[in-house]
Amino acid sequence: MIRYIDDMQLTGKRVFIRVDFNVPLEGKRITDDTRIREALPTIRRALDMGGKVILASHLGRPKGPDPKLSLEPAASRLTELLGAKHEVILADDCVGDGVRKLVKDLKDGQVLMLENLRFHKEEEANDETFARELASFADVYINDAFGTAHRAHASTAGMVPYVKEKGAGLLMRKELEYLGGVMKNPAKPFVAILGGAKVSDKIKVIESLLPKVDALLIGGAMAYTFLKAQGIEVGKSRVEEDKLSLATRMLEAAQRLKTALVLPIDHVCSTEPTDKGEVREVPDRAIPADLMGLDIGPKTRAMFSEHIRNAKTVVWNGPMGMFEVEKYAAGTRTVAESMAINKDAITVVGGGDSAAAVNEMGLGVKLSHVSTGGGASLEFLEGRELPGVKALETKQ
Ligand SMILES: Nc1ncnc2c1ncn2[C@@H]1O[C@H](COP(=O)(O)OP(=O)(O)O)[C@@H](O)[C@H]1O
Ligand SMILES: O=C(OP(=O)(O)O)[C@H](O)COP(=O)(O)O
Ligand SMILES: [Mg+2]
Repeated sequence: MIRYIDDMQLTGKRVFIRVDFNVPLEGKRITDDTRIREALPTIRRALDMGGKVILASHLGRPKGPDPKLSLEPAASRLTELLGAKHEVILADDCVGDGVRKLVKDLKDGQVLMLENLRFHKEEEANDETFARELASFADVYINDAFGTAHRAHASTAGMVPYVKEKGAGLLMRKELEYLGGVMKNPAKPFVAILGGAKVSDKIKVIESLLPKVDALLIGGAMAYTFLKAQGIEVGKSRVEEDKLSLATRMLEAAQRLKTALVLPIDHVCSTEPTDKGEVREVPDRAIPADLMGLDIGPKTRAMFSEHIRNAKTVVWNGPMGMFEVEKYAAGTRTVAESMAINKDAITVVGGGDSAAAVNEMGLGVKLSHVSTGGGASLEFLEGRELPGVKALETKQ
């Protein structure tokens, strides 16, 4: 059983809320604040119930303290969203004596935001001493970081047993209820679309998705590992060399199951992954040696669109290209638009970056559900138990 924040007594208690404020940034500018806005109901609820709120999140994948990945922009945005009634204080670390003092001095109605958890390698290592220190700041632990629930880290799993009371936030509940419902009996044809950059993380979910879906469309950086595994030249495109044999196994499994595993047949390329490079359309599956694939090409867009328009359930994670640069956004836009116009289908998109893309295109409101989790929603949809959710289970 999982308790939820609205059933808990929080008055005067220190409420530690693990949020996922891993928002897309351009320098210090947040390009999409969906994850912050989606956590607001839980934060407001904790404040309204008289709790002293401590927020903790990671941002990016730093290898130690890195000012470019400070949570300062997120703290500023939260200050604006919460309004004048509440003060948001940003600590300069997430553990240590300074933080302990800030926690001790925290007043009702104030929010203390800890600095990026991943500035300490102990967070991802799920180090016990680090986990116990985080736990020592809290009377109540709430997890509202659905987007990070697939990670067994100190702040999502390790610290939980050391806090007196534990529960889930309102965003976590919304995500689990919605995504749980989608998978109960998905209407067919069921089409899944995978892309993005976190190839090694996400490639492993394909095995369990294949038997469930009618077609799996692969774009984004994920596609080139699959093309290369088929012996097709991919030039300078991003490839996860150590996943080539896994990709081959997936291609064989798809054949065995008679599930369509659809890969790009043309590409939009350049010599470099920035907005500076010249755009070169490549009309074939193979990519010349000096180029890298940065978006799916027009023939692939038409093919993917056709699959999506005929589907009754569509689940999508991962942009089709480097959509942050407009000249590589067409593939991602086509997928988003094809989902938006299919009114007969349940359409779900997940992921920090995918959600940013659909919201920037103004299409998020036209989909059935925009999830804050990419990797997390994929692992949940495949039926895997999420460590961040498991940690919240109580006996009765
Ligand atoms: N072909 C590509 N080459 C390089 N980067 C890509 C490519 N396709 C997609 N990306 C990048 O993938 C990133 C998002 O990946 P990911 O984090 O896995 O997705 P999500 O956050 O939606 O789960 C984006 O920043 C995008 O620029
Ligand atoms: O952005 C996230 O996932 P996503 O890119 O799959 O949406 C989460 O914050 C998890 O981050 P991580 O993949 O660095 O552990
Ligand atoms: Mg992402």
